[in-house]
Amino acid sequence: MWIPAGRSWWRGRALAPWASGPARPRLPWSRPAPTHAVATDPRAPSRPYGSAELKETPDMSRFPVEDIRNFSIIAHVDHGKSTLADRLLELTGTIEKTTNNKQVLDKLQVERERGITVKAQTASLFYSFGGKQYLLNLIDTPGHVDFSYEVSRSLSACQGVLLVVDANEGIQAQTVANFFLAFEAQLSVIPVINKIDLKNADPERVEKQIEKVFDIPSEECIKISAKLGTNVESVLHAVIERIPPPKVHRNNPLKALVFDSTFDQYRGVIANVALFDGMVSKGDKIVSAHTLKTYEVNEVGILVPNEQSTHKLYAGQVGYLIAGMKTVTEAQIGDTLYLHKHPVEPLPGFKSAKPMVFAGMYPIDQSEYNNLKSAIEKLTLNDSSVTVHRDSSLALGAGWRLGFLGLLHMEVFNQRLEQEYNASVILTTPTVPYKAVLASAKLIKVVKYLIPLCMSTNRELHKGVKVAEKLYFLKKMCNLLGSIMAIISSSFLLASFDYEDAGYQTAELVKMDILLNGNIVEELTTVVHKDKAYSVGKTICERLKDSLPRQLFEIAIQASIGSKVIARETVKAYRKNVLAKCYGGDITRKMKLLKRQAEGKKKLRKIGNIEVPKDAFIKVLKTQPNK
Ligand SMILES: Nc1nc2c(ncn2[C@@H]2O[C@H](COP(=O)(O)OP(=O)(O)OP(=O)(O)O)[C@@H](O)[C@H]2O)c(=O)[nH]1
Repeated sequence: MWIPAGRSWWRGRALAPWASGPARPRLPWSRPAPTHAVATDPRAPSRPYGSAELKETPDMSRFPVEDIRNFSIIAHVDHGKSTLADRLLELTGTIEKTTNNKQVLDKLQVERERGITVKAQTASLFYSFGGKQYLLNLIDTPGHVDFSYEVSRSLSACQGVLLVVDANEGIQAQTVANFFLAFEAQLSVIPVINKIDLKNADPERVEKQIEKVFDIPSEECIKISAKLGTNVESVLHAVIERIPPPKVHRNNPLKALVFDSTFDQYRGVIANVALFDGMVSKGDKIVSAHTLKTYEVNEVGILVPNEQSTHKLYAGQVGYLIAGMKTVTEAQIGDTLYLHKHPVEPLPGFKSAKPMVFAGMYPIDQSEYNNLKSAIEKLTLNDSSVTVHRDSSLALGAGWRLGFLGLLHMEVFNQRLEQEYNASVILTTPTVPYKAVLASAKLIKVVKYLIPLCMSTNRELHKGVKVAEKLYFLKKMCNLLGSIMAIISSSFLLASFDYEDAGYQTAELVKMDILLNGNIVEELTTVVHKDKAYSVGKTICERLKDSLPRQLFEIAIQASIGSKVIARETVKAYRKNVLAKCYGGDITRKMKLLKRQAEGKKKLRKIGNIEVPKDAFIKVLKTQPNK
């Protein structure tokens, strides 16, 4: 793991657009001289007011601003965020303490199956400390770089973070990237060294690393085992002592930030809100700054971690709000909600995500187009880092071109569509966009191809790492299209990677045609890197051979660049006698089989005199080897 030479390497970074208020004179993460009233007697009894006591609607007015702490748990992937969240929920009595509590905030099926967090989740905890009861709003965030947009949005609702670092692995790429996000948002950072129970744990080494890399005094690190629960209570104490309460004004009119949204079939949009000013309750008339539509609030509440309705929510608190928003274009993430009678200046919202890879998405059956459209809209409400543009393909019909933050993100989105919306889709091979320079407007002859060139914007990174990173990128990018995907799987490089559009660069790409008995199959024409053309062409020919039904004549499948054939497969002739099984049999059965064959033919596309079933295209396009 690389460690920067100097301590001041991070200084001078620009603030994120949503970071508001004047810069603090002190380092944002160093332990503040508490300006807020904090209990000083650590032996004071801790009397959790847990969900068991939430049989009655909780009175949120019991929590003045100074008794509220809003914080996120951030870390590199698998360093133990969700396990720490489990212990915090147990310690505060929010959930019963059982041995079954394993990553309880990972609610999605995809999270359970893959064992990773992909969605940030909020939970409100009640915790008594020094004879006072606090409201702690915790947001557990994903660790994988593909979901870092979740982290940046979550931080907008917080004043501090727990930066969890594995006592064995030490600082990793996402530790650095997430630290930056917290730093840019001017949040207090509490370093937590986790997994001290591991045999190879070396918390002292990690402590020094944290001091060196982040300039946080080692005595501020809290060493815990989230798995065993060791020393976890001191994390809660630190949250209260080191994270300031939110700077908000309850006497001002309502100003609520929508930092997450889900779509419920029956209740419409459920917006997760952080109240920056004022208060909101059932029956209030509110306006969306995004659509300027007015709504009546049907329900407000907190997440413990499931929804628990409350009479009101007050500035400084984090919860949910339902206001009869029935379509996904309402209550967009980043929207500001305000009272109908008291318009306010909207909050800055969020930077839009920068997609890294693009793939085509099509319904398996075109009659499912509208259902799939609705499913994509609902899911992108919950995952606003996906970009969606309408697209169409000769072979696959009407669909969309989707942009994702990485390959894992693409897979998870696809899996969520299937699991949460019962959608079956064709997802084409992911790629990056490219341009072709034509010989002239009239002459469609490609002079050269250009691929997008990215420039790392992490100027603070250590020179050695940066140079290596750039070289790796440039080498890869110049060598083959789509190489960014290879880098995406390299967690370290990508995690420290941000990019700006740096224009396009010439690449050695060629147009490759696929032919059936000499006729070009337009649907399968593709652009590949020169060095990869043979292997891609060969694989496409082989897959086409496997999926083309035999016909009455031989079929030559060829891959060619211009007039040069680079790969070939042959489908042998075959006469399919559908009536063979009905030899001497019943005439109605024969008619049925002939009818079924005729129906099947409707799904065929004729190329020359060859009938190609749609399935063949799907198999080839879906599984096309990486260009
Ligand atoms: N030995 C040990 N294992 C731990 C500890 N905390 C977490 N783990 C294990 O580390 C693995 C990852 O834990 P998670 O809590 O899912 O990590 P995470 O940071 O939330 O993971 P992502 O959200 O996917 O980034 C799991 O197998 C946990 O059981 C700990 O204190 N000690």
